[in-house]
Amino acid sequence: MTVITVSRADSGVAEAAEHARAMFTALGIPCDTTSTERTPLRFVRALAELTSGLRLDPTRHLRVQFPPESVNQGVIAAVDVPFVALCEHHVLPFLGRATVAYLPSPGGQIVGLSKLARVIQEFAARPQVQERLGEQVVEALMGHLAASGAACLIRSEHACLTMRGAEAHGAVMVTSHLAGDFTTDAALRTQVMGLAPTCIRR
Ligand SMILES: Nc1nc2c(ncn2[C@@H]2O[C@H](COP(=O)(O)OP(=O)(O)OP(=O)(O)O)[C@@H](O)[C@H]2O)c(=O)[nH]1
Ligand SMILES: [Zn+2]
Repeated sequence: MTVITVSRADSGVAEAAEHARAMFTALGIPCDTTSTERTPLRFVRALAELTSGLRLDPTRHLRVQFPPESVNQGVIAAVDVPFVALCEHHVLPFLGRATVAYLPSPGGQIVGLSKLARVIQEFAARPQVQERLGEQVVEALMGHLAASGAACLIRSEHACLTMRGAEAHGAVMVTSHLAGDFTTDAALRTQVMGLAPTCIRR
């Protein structure tokens, strides 16, 4: 019998690891060798890490706001932000890059650039679908910054599409979510779409 030593704080993880051990065993995946005896524990710890956003409110990063240098501040964007998410259908990873952009309202506030990256990375740290991820980021920017416009353009590779099933190696999913002035003003829309992750623009 394998004895796993964990702290009390880890007791939920230890219980999950025993279920994971049963699952691996039922599938004939070895977890009883020197190399693999801790694999069920590693597996559930990895899952807990990749879903840590379930226990966080990503919009808290948008609380500290300050006025822009110019009253006519244009589009602000973080381009090529890397993120890792878990597909909620297969619990397999999808990894990609995103553009997170907003247009401050006249007289409105802005946030530090890193917060745009933190918001998408934390929404991604949950079981997700790409469409919802983009929508949640845009809603957060519109709601918490009272922005005139917000956009989230995502390009990612879904392991469930590329490694198994359709085995569409190298295929990527591209989504765009726009709100506010980015949907009503053609010039702004063109501008923000031109800020798509560089891997989309090539
Ligand atoms: N729209 C969307 N679909 C996704 C995303 N991630 C995974 N999927 C798709 O979710 C679908 C789940 O389909 P099901 O038919 O229930 O699952 P499945 O039998 O494993 O499907 P296959 O992948 O075709 O083998 C698949 O087509 C996946 O490619 C996502 O972020 N957005
Ligand atoms: Zn999937």
